[in-house]
Amino acid sequence: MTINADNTMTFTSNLSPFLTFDRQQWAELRKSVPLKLTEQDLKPLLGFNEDLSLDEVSTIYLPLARLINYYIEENLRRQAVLNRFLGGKNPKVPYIISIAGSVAVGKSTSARILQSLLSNWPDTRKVDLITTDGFLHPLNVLQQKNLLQKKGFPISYDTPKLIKFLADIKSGKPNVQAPIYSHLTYDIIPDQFDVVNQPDILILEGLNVLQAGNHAKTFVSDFVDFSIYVDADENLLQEWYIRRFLKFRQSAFNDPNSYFKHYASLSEQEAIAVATKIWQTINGLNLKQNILPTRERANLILTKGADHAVQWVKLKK
Ligand SMILES: Nc1ncnc2c1ncn2[C@@H]1O[C@H](COP(=O)(O)OP(=O)(O)O)[C@@H](O)[C@H]1O
Ligand SMILES: CC(C)(COP(=O)(O)O)[C@@H](O)C(=O)NCCC(=O)O
Repeated sequence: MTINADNTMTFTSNLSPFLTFDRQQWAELRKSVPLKLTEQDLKPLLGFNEDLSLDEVSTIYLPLARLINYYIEENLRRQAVLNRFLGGKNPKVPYIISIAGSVAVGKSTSARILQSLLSNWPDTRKVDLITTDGFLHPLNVLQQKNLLQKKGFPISYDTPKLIKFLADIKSGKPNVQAPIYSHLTYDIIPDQFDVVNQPDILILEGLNVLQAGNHAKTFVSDFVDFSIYVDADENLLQEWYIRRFLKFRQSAFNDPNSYFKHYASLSEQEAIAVATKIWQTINGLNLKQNILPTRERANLILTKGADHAVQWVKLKK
């Protein structure tokens, strides 16, 4: 695809199901329609991640929010048609966006940026965010089934529970409960839930939201309106995983309730060795065996380079 001087686009045909944009071309798609948001509006967004840059938000995530807003408008029109057809009996149904990708690629960060942008622009909207880790089997079940080393693999999730959760939301049910996972205790928190009460948009973030294996009849993607895969080279992912592990060593692992409290006393070199081992035996393996093979199912792929800057955006035609 080429963006011409007069802002029109010329598309060249090839067999890929994706349109590919480099960073600059993608950024142009923000400029072509001026947005109301100013730098001042964007600054509070950076509060939840000190490493995130304003440039990244405006270059990558503003055009993306603009695109998703168009898709949502279209979806609302379709819902209105269905309502007319059904005699006005269809309840309000949230628009569901999924975000997939490896451990440590930046799914949570991307999800929170989109939540913030879509909540405030073009109008105030209710945007809920749920992570799929709440649908992991509890620690004792993983231990019983000998799945501790497979945490994050599709087999470690209660997928029927996740499907039921999404089916309830797409049926317009109010107050749908999502279980909560604690990274501190490494387990599901008993009797505690997030409640999804008919938001305008639900963002569902997790490693396996694009899975379509194991002969099931219904997949997470059957309930998702727009899916995003956040991608990066495995060497970068391993580096980001280790860096985050070292940060946790200084903070969360020091908590006496932490499942990993024994890691707090490791030297930096020992901690790097432990994180590298977890990467190689669990998260990197899961990436190669299960997550990466789902990438091309997404509607949009964000490919990051060093420093988390998105280099390429691929949008399904
Ligand atoms: N856009 C970004 N800019 C800078 N740092 C980022 C960005 N996205 C993620 N990170 C950093 O990368 C690490 C992993 O991000 P996170 O969102 O927790 O990943 P995930 O949810 O995929 O495991 C964190 O330390 C986070 O601060
Ligand atoms: C909790 C996770 C499985 C991610 O779950 P998700 O929200 O993506 O479903 C993952 O972050 C994790 O903890 N993996 C286990 C290996 C490790 O400790 O890094």
